[in-house]
Amino acid sequence: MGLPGLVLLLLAAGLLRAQPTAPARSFQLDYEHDCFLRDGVPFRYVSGSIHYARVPRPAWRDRLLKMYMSGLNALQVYVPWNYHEPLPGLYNFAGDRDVEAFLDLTAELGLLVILRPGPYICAEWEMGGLPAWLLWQSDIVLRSSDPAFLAAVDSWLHVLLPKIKPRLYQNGGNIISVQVENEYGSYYACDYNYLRHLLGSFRALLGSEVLLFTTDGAQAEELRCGTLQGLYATVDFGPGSNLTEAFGAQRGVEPRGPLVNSEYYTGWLDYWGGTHASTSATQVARGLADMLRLGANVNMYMFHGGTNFAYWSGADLKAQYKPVTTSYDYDAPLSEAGDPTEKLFAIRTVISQFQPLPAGPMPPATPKYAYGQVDLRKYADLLDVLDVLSPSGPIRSQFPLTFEAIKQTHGFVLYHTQLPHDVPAPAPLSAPPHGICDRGYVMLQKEYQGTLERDGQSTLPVTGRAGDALDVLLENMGRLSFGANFSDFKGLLGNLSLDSSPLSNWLIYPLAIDAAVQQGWPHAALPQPSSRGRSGPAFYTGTFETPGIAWDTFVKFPGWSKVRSRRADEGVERGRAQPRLPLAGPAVDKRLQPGPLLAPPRAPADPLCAWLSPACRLPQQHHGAGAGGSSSQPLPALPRPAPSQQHPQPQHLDRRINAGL
Ligand SMILES: CCCCNC(=S)N1C[C@H](O)[C@@H](O)[C@@H](O)[C@H]1CO
Repeated sequence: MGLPGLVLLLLAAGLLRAQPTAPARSFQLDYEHDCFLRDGVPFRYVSGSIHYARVPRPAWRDRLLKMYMSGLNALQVYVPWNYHEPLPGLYNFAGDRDVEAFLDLTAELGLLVILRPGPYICAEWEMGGLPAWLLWQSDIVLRSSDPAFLAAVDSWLHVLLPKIKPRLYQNGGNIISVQVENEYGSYYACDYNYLRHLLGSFRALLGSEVLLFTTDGAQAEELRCGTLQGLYATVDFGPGSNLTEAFGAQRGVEPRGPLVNSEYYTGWLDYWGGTHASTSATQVARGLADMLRLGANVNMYMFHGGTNFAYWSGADLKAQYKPVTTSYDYDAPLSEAGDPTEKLFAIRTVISQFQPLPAGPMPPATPKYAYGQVDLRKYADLLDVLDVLSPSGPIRSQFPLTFEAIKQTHGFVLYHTQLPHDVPAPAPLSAPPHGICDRGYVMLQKEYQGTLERDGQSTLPVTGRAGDALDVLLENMGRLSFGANFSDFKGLLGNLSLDSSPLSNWLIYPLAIDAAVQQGWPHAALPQPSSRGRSGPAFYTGTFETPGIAWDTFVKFPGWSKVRSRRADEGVERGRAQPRLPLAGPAVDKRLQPGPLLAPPRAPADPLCAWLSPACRLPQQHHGAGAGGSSSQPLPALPRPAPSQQHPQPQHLDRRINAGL
């Protein structure tokens, strides 16, 4: 009997087990050994989060190389839907938004990818990645099986996922797993039809092989609504958590399979008006070591936070609305400026105890350049340049309209009316609860009176004469990315009242500041600024010379802030006709949150606007949709979120959805 015959005989006798040969390229769950299998071999990932949407494309390679040299074998990345579909059916995958180029760079550098395409991503990103134009249908039920929402989601997934499929590990790429939704168990809806729909769409567009998973807080009640048969449940928790309890929660849903912490918090996010969050490097490193010792798979959130450029920062809702800052430094191992920190080296040391580090040095911090102080001259008050900023003119309406009603997604809208009668003695100008979304700078006769704030100051004393101009500049500080069980409409959501009488007959100016700046405004000639006192929002310009080389830097505004508003005569800088703006010194000043890294100014130096308009920070901007033309007819009354979205009880929603479907 020859060898083949002998082998067959042994196989038949069960004395020889043929090892199940995994496909050449596969990334799978091994429920027997509680691990992942990469090409049939046990595999554990040590990963870090980076968001390409928060890092200028010229810096991607530098950041990814630093992550690789830190010992990571994978990275985790979100795809923000609104970053790529700014208007319905209009897609942008160019430049900083070229997600395929980013993914190809990760493959070139030898990093595996854990992809999180949402459609909701949270991430302290504007509306958690959902496009604001979804709210143009004011009764839409976000993150649910509402047909209107699912239609928009499917349309987006049919554009995005075909770009992903060829990059899946089993198709020769480096994407090893794909997350469906994001911490859905933290959302009020608990709509399994929605999760089932997403699972079906992901399977239809990505195939049957890819490993699909979910992530939820390490609590049974969060995992209950966040997971589904066919999706591997993972958890997220930070350094202070009890490992046994946290992974015990995962085991409650996944009795077998790899332990996975999909978001091990290396730091935390910052809010306007708060202090910079920080987490001890020692504590982070110790917690990482404990998890790796358990054989767990870990993704560190964030490994590099970067910056919320333009209008992309989101907000949280706890006791009150808390907008997130421009900086997404996160006290992460790689600073906002991309510099390795002590925390990175502490993490790298831990990783080296579990798997070999790549040979070679850690790339150094990128060179910074101090352009010095920049004298700013006032160019114009906002109220004096409405013809530039609102070229289509105002919309006339009996009562205020939201940003969404006039189809402006981001930025600022000016609301103008006149005092209906003399107000000889101070009378309260008041907004209803949740009526200001999110900050309203109030001017009377073009004089700044004070700031109304969402969940903050909602009334101001006003004195004037019939016909006096009343202007309220509304700033959208970012739509809720977490904690919303309603749609976060922006603008004046209710009628302002003067001495308890509603004000009416408004002119509403959509402001296209970014478009104006993109087209070279303000122009070289400096018009004579108004001689008024405290005139409120204004544009300042200054210039600085660059050495002809594109160096990283950031704009520092010493003493400026957006803390909760004070009385009109407090805190407004007086007598500083020319605020001076020192720019970044050679080393990033850790005490100050380095602001956004300015895209290197092109020589000759661009005019530097200092009015905190994100438009001034980066040449390439995403423009809020300009509004339509003006209308002489009174427009429909203020749209309100659908009843089911105003703090609904889940049964409300269930009934509504079941009825709807
Ligand atoms: C204060 C509540 C913040 C809720 N978000 C939480 S827990 N997080 C989980 C979420 O999945 C991630 O996108 C990030 O938003 C992260 C915080 O950085």
